[in-house]
Amino acid sequence: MDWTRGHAIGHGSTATVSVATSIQSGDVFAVKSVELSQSEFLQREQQILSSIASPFIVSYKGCDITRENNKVMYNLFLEYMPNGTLGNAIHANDGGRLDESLIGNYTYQILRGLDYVHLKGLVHCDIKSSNILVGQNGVKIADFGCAKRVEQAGPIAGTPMFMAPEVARGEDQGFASDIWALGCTVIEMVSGGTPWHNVSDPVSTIYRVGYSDQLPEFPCCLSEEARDFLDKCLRRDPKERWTASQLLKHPFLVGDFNPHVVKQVQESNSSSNSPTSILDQGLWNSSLDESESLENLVSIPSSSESSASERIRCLSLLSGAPSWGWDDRNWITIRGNSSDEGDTIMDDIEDKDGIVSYGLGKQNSHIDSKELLTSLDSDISNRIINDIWASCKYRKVSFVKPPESRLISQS
Ligand SMILES: Nc1ncnc2c1ncn2[C@@H]1O[C@H](COP(=O)(O)OP(=O)(O)OP(=O)(O)O)[C@@H](O)[C@H]1O
Repeated sequence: MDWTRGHAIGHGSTATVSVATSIQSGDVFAVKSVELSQSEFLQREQQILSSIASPFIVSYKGCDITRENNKVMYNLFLEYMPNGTLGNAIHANDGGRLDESLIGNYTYQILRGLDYVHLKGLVHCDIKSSNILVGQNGVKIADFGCAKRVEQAGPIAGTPMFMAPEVARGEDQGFASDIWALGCTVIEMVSGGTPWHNVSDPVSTIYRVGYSDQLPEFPCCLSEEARDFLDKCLRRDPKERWTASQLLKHPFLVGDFNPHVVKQVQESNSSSNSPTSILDQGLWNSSLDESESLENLVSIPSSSESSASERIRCLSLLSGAPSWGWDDRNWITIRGNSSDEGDTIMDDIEDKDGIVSYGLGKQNSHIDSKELLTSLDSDISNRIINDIWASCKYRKVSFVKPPESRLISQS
């Protein structure tokens, strides 16, 4: 197919998404592109998307390779979703909360997509509001860059805030993990906030999700039905969680045509800052982060083909801003001198000799690899690094040694 690339409409950690137009038909679609040499994730997404088709999943329209500005690009063609992400819709809404019947309707549509994907033997692995796109008739699941076959072993993937406990512990990532993430997404829609409070960074999130006995806080303003729905999604034991097909019968969901809900979807979309047409170029462009441009991505070897130290060295080369969504003032001690910093989150290792403090940072962070590698003797720190590595899809984090004044206590 001959096509022309329009303006960029979104940046992810792995690719840039632009509007595109078919020269023959004039049809508008979205194109997700990355340099061919860094297209492993996108090609994996292409393989998965090309094998599925559902009205509740952003549809696949083909792929090709182009040469643009002396770069060889891999392009994945997708159905164009004009109204931005569900995350945009939540935050554009007054107070960040959506009406419960609208949430019931969106949740129904996401579940229909998840039920379909699970029946195909696939796990999405990264359900969250920013991976749900809003169209004229509701929402669809997007971004299958982390998806895998359920039986496929491999590193954990996804976003720490939305990870199920078994995923955070690196044990398993199956259908039930998507259901947990769906519960977290419902909390996002209800509260306008994140599922876990008082966690300032990915490491403490992974630790709390995986190794505490806590659940995300259920927002207070929920109906009994919504509370019960969340209870069925957010069980720490994955075997106790309801499946997508069980949940589809839950009374919280609004699945049938409902004029009240349709009106709200339209109002929500029109009040959202998300573009409502491809002509809203200025709006999209203003949200783009130059530091996340393709040029700033560094190709990093996978865990199977490199040592931890090599992968960390590559992480240290990252110059793009990792998109954790946390303020970079929120440093965390993942290991520390037990004497003066209070309890660190890693009680098990804080007494070990020769351990220095590290934090996680954004933008132009660097790693003092010698110090970090000294600390790699510990199985636990290795495990954390591997977990972070995997959860970051290899690109979103770098380690730094924070200035003393920026260390925070986790007690
Ligand atoms: N089909 C589409 N139609 C319209 N906009 C889209 C489409 N696909 C993606 N986008 C926009 O591009 C952004 C990035 O897309 P996507 O999440 O698929 O990229 P990614 O690199 O896989 O991101 P992530 O960092 O979540 O891994 C989305 O948040 C959304 O704003």
